[in-house]
Amino acid sequence: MKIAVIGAGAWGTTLANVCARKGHDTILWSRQHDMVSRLNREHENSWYLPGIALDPRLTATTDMAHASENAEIFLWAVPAQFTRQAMENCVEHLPSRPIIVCASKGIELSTHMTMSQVVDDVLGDLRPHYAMLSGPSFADEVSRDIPTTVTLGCADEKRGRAIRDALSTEHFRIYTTTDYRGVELGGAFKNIIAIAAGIADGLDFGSNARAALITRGLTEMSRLGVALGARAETFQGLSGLGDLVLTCTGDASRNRQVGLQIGRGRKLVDILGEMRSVAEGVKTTEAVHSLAMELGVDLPITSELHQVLYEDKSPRQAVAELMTRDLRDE
Ligand SMILES: NC(=O)C1=CN([C@@H]2O[C@H](COP(=O)(O)OP(=O)(O)OC[C@H]3O[C@@H](n4cnc5c(N)ncnc54)[C@H](O)[C@@H]3O)[C@@H](O)[C@H]2O)C=CC1
Ligand SMILES: O=C(CO)COP(=O)(O)O
Repeated sequence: MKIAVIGAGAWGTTLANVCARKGHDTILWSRQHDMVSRLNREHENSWYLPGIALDPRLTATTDMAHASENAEIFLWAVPAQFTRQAMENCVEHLPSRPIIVCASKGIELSTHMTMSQVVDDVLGDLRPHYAMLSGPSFADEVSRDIPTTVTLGCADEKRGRAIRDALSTEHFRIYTTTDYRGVELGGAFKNIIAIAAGIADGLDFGSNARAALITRGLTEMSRLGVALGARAETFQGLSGLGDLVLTCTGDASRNRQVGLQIGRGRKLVDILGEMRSVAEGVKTTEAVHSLAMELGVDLPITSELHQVLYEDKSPRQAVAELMTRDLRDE
């Protein structure tokens, strides 16, 4: 099977490597010429995934027409805020009814759209088959064959299972659900809570506070998701609770790292200025905050985090306000 992977960051490179090692004819698209030539020459993505030897059968290109030619699956791993732009640039090269498997975890800030809605908006005329791949999966660990389990959400059950079978390996196990909306919202929302949990740890609040944020964060995730048409039980699975636990506790999470540094007193602008990789939760917090206001959904942790990130509220003040809200039933 020919698979085109769009986006050669840590995650796109990792997924492409999984596919190539499984024996698929895999091509990785990047907009960066220097990276593509180094990747083809050295079989390593030393900028985003240093130290990981890539399968020599994996090739990279900057030519979207070449990447798309005869591809049966398009795996998208461009950061959420750039997904629309990258899709618009390649729409002319896509076949009719392409299979688009999105692996980006975020919500578009300018429109408040989820990734499936962006796909529909840009590629609607091609009548794409959409699936979302998400779950607890640090790129570096997947690349080192650490056992990993994720969820693939696809409205078409049969097609979802076929994609699952094509992408699963003995180290990368994929479960399926038809609730793609729940899968994409869980993946986007967990990044918000990972920043919040990082802040709590940066303030040295310890285990009780972290557990509280994970649990109440899951409630917020589920509340927003159900308001947007997802099924509540999806958030109990790998793409919800699973990824929430991973990124709230694992120091490899960029979102958690942003939070840790804010908790230790650094400014967001300085932290982001030093990062070479994307921390999706920063923009997704803003998008979800607006979305929640439009929908009238109460998301207290998200709202406080929004004030910390964008209104210079002190993290300690934000925590104090969360702790002194009206008491209520769980
Ligand atoms: N790194 C990880 O462990 C995982 C990441 N993800 C998700 O995958 C998505 C991508 O993340 P990473 O690969 O980690 O990001 P990264 O920060 O490692 O790389 C970003 C990639 O996007 C490319 N890019 C940036 N702007 C672009 C544009 N306008 N057009 C085309 N390409 C552009 C960059 O050149 C780079 O190749 C994110 O939504 C992330 O949440 C999902 C699961 C695991
Ligand atoms: O989504 C991820 C793992 O599942 C990666 O998390 P970060 O983007 O916070 O690094």
